[in-house]
Amino acid sequence: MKIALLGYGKMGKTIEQIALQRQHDITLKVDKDTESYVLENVDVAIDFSTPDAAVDNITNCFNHNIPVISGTTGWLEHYDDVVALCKEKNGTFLYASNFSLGVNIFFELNQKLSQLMVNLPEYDISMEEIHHTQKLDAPSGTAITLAEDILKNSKYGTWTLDAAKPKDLHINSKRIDDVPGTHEVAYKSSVDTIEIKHTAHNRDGFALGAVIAAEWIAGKKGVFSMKDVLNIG
Ligand SMILES: NC(=O)C1=CN([C@@H]2O[C@H](COP(=O)(O)OP(=O)(O)OC[C@H]3O[C@@H](n4cnc5c(N)ncnc54)[C@H](O)[C@@H]3O)[C@@H](O)[C@H]2O)C=CC1
Ligand SMILES: O=C(O)C1=N[C@H](C(=O)O)C[C@H](O)C1
Repeated sequence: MKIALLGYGKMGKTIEQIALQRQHDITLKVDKDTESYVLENVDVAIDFSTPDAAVDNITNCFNHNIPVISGTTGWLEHYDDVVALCKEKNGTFLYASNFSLGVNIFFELNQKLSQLMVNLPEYDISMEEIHHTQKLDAPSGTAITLAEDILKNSKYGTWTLDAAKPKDLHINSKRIDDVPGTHEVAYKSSVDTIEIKHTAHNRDGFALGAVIAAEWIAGKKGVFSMKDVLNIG
């Protein structure tokens, strides 16, 4: 496949390595200093850029009829508009807050655990996410996905970064050195604690998942998620 990388930072470079190992070609690399570019000789685009750049990059793909895999986080207030535009343009779009197989299994565990805990309000729920200090958004996109699934089955109104709001689900966002991404959900009562945790050791799992999604999406039209790619949930 001919792949365009929209964003050539830490993830763009890791995706390039994995894509080349899987016999794909990188035919276009776009980063912040790219003055203009033409989406030609491209089968699929993979966007891992910045919250400010993602929507323009995705829209450009729709306008050129190029399927787009979106991994950038921090722009989700525009998600519904992007989905509507994809449908209007008969485009192809897949967003995931986290492409790693391990985290997608963790998402399923989190949903199952929250369903099991639905009638146990004596447990207070809290979340923690830890990422490297260069990360632009907080909380992480993965933490938002986890929180939204918990909120469907819990006593909390919404999620918050503010620990002083006990009626909301608190996400503790920590930024430490080079941490690739750690997420933890805890249910605490006066008698015990149940915790589930995912720790990424590097970025390879995110990148492999994004390339697998790009391979899967070839020839398809519509809006998809990693549940479709992995056939889980
Ligand atoms: N969904 C997932 O599995 C994962 C998502 N991410 C997300 O991916 C995004 C990128 O992460 P990293 O590569 O670690 O960040 P990074 O900061 O290393 O790379 C982002 C790159 O985008 C470039 N950029 C800025 N404006 C651009 C534009 N208009 N068009 C194209 N590129 C532009 C920057 O110059 C930079 O090189 C973040 O939003 C992060 O949260 C990161 C890892 C996994
Ligand atoms: O910025 C990162 O690095 C990561 N971002 C994603 C997120 O916001 O959840 C996924 C992963 O945790 C790494």
